[in-house]
Amino acid sequence: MNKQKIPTTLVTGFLGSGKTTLLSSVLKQATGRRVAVVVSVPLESSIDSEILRGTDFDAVEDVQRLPLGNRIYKLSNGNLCCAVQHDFTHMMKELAQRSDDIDHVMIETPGTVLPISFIRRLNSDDLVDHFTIDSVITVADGPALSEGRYSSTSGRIGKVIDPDLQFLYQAQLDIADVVLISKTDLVFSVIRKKLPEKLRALLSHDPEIITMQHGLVNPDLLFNRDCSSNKKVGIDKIQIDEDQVSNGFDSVMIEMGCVDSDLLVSRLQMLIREQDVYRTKGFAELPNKMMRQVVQGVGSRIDRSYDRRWAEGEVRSTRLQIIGRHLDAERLKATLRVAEVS
Ligand SMILES: Nc1nc2c(ncn2[C@@H]2O[C@H](COP(=O)(O)OP(=O)(O)OP(=O)(O)O)[C@@H](O)[C@H]2O)c(=O)[nH]1
Repeated sequence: MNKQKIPTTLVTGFLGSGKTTLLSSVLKQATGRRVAVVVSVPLESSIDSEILRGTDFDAVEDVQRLPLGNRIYKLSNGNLCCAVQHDFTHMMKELAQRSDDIDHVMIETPGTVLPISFIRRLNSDDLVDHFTIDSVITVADGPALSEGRYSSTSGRIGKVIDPDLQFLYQAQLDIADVVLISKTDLVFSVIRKKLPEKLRALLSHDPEIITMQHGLVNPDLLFNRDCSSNKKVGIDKIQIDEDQVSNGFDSVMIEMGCVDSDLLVSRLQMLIREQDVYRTKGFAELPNKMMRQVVQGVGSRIDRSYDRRWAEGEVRSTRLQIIGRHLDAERLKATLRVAEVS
């Protein structure tokens, strides 16, 4: 029976650490395994799964854009991409029915939670005969780590500004079988070499540590780790009410029409200085542009790129999700609306 279980990797890590970028990179590659990537998206927003699909489905030729069943998309290289909201168990059961087409499952868990509830559900009677936990991979933001912080806007370790955040960050590390240090291209090479050592200083256990850029990592290092027995130790160590941590975050969805991109970014920067904004992500509709702009903010760093043309008949709009603590939603909306063009 055990042989038929699909090995499953949980990918965790703080907001904006680089989880989706890692999974995008896995989806693009022909790794010799057919990987199903499951993205857990919040009820109010499909932005994460749209970013994943927008980039990767265009990068792979002859993609089958049609969803197969419940929000499952298939790429021509055999990999699958699935978006799941509240119906995680249902989605996993659907994947179990396709077990002949899947060698490995990777689940991206939200940056504001610990993956413990996902582990529990994978170990529940509904799923335990179909999936086995191969490993928990934690993605840690390299530039933040290099500066002794746990995310781009959060407090310094040792000089704790927000204990809940530090607790979440530390627990995400404590549960890791493997830690991937991301964005090392943004760190000077002499500091880059010291990142694993800096990370080890925060850990009381001994996970494998790997550095990566743009989500690129040797896939053989990600699969077939079979850490399920170690994992139980990690979970027991963590005494945390994960809902309480997760509920401490605000998520504000903002919908607007066409915007001036530079003005939008300068308004976002203003808000990031004023409020505890950790993460901004979404799409912008720009005047006279056939392409959709992706807006990605981690702390005060905001990146913009184009992912695809607006589809014929698609309703164009600007949609942003802003995640942080103690957010003033009305102020966010009013400030960003200034960037709208008529
Ligand atoms: N320069 C650089 N940017 C990166 C790298 N990895 C990720 N990014 C950028 O960092 C931002 C956040 O990356 P994501 O992969 O979306 O992070 P995430 O952990 O999935 O974010 P959440 O799901 O919101 O928690 C995006 O703008 C990425 O393009 C990297 O290696 N180098």
